[in-house]
Amino acid sequence: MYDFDVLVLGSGPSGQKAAIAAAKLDRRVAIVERRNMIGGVCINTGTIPSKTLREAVVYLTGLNQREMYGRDYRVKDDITVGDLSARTSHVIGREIEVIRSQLQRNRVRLLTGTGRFFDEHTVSVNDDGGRETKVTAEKIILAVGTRPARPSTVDFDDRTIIDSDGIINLEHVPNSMIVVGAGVIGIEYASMFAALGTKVTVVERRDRMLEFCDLEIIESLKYHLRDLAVTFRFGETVASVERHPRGAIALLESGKRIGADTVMYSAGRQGLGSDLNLENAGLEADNRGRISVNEHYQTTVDHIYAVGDIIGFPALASTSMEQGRLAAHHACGEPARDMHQLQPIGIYTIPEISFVGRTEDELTEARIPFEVGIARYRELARGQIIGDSYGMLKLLVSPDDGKLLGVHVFGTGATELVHIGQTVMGCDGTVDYLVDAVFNYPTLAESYKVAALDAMNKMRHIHRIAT
Ligand SMILES: Cc1cc2nc3c(=O)[nH]c(=O)nc-3n(C[C@H](O)[C@H](O)[C@H](O)COP(=O)(O)OP(=O)(O)OC[C@H]3O[C@@H](n4cnc5c(N)ncnc54)[C@H](O)[C@@H]3O)c2cc1C
Ligand SMILES: NC(=O)c1ccc[n+]([C@@H]2O[C@H](COP(=O)([O-])OP(=O)(O)OC[C@H]3O[C@@H](n4cnc5c(N)ncnc54)[C@H](O)[C@@H]3O)[C@@H](O)[C@H]2O)c1
Repeated sequence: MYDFDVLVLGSGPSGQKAAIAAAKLDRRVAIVERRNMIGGVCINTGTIPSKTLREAVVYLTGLNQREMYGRDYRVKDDITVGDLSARTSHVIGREIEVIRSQLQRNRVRLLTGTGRFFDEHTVSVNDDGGRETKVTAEKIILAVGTRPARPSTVDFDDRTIIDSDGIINLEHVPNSMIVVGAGVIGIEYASMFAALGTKVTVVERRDRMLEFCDLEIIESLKYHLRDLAVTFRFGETVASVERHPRGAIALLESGKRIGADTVMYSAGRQGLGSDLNLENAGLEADNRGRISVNEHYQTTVDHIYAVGDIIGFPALASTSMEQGRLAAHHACGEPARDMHQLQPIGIYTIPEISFVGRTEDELTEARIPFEVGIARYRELARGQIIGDSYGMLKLLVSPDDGKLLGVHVFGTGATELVHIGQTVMGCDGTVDYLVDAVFNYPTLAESYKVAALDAMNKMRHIHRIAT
């Protein structure tokens, strides 16, 4: 008899949902988590702090109100780290309470410490005080996530040279900052600091950023960031970063040296699989600390599952939660459907970006014809009311059957609005539904109807010419 039916390592989004799903199926469940990390990277250092910080930045800088009240409008003149962190700590604290209470009321035992394999059914849990407890389980779900990658050529000190974990501990808003890596983390923070008035330089190895997004939208984002004094250096690789008494210097492979008060290194993350003594369970991680799984999230050892960032792409809180639930159902022999293919992406830059489905480039490459329907916020009454003149929604529509192939949104509310398109696509709806639907007025959701009519008009025009 094992101590638990299901043992989960890690209490981030994937671990939480795995544990609760198994508990709902009446299994005896425990989660192992390190002290002060309940909720994982998501709650403590990643998604939630960064999104709360963004909200505070947008509010305090008055950025979204400047169209109405002028370029100098600010809610507060001297925005301090204290102003920003107060809100972040409050939200983190409340979220941790919510998670604790959910685990408790579902009778999930919380074992505090670091878990590592002793054998394939036994995990030893080491608490901070050096005590070790062995726990056995029939099924084990690994949900241990990632940490920021820290190359030895970068002289991190968590003050001048930081990674995304360190950003919430900054002592003051820097005058200048170098962001290494224009991935989602780099660009989200670059836009927040630029909005705060920091002079930001982004260095990215590739020739463009966020290449999985719509090109036109990324061009608009770059325009906005440049307007906030962001400098981009694409096609440049940071070879090393040196710390100096008055700041830091990034040395690029091209020989250039760039100086700034602070360097934020956001060039990828490392999985924590390598820290689990996997060999004791007959498992191994790849060189980025990740673990491979099959379509049911099983590792090569059938009763051991892995979910969330530790299994790699897409490495989002949104998808991780669903992977956790599905893995738990499989482990408990409960029938489950596969995860839906349509997964939205939300990028919380300022302004924000969101999309679902395919991009114009992907469709063109796959030789799938499409028509584009566009709605611009400045032509919507709600856009005028809120002072968003740059936002847009773009529908990619199949001229063959009117199905939506992709929805791309830029501007206020993008990450929420995208779900209307996702629902229409998920239910196999066509552009006709959006043309005929009545939306509340004045709303940003109305952009769906405007874009649908635009696509429809273009398709009709081609049809007229052709007949
Ligand atoms: C700055 C930033 C912003 C982000 N923004 C977004 C966003 O807006 N939207 C989005 O969807 N995603 C976002 N993400 C990604 C999201 O945070 C992750 O995809 C998500 O947290 C992954 O969840 P997880 O369950 O795999 O593990 P994590 O959240 O990484 O948690 C893993 C947990 O496992 C614990 N652990 C590790 N090893 C052990 C061990 N040996 N024993 C016990 N416990 C262990 C860790 O302490 C940690 O608490 C962001 C990430 C970052 C860094
Ligand atoms: N809104 C969201 O959904 C959200 C927000 C933040 C993070 N995340 C997730 O967190 C994960 C990690 O994000 P990330 O941005 O750290 O990683 P990433 O791997 O996506 O981006 C890292 C970038 O750094 C560049 N790079 C690497 N080494 C470099 C060097 N030496 N010099 C210059 N450029 C270099 C890479 O080319 C890449 O573009 C991702 O999976 C992301 O999806 C999601």
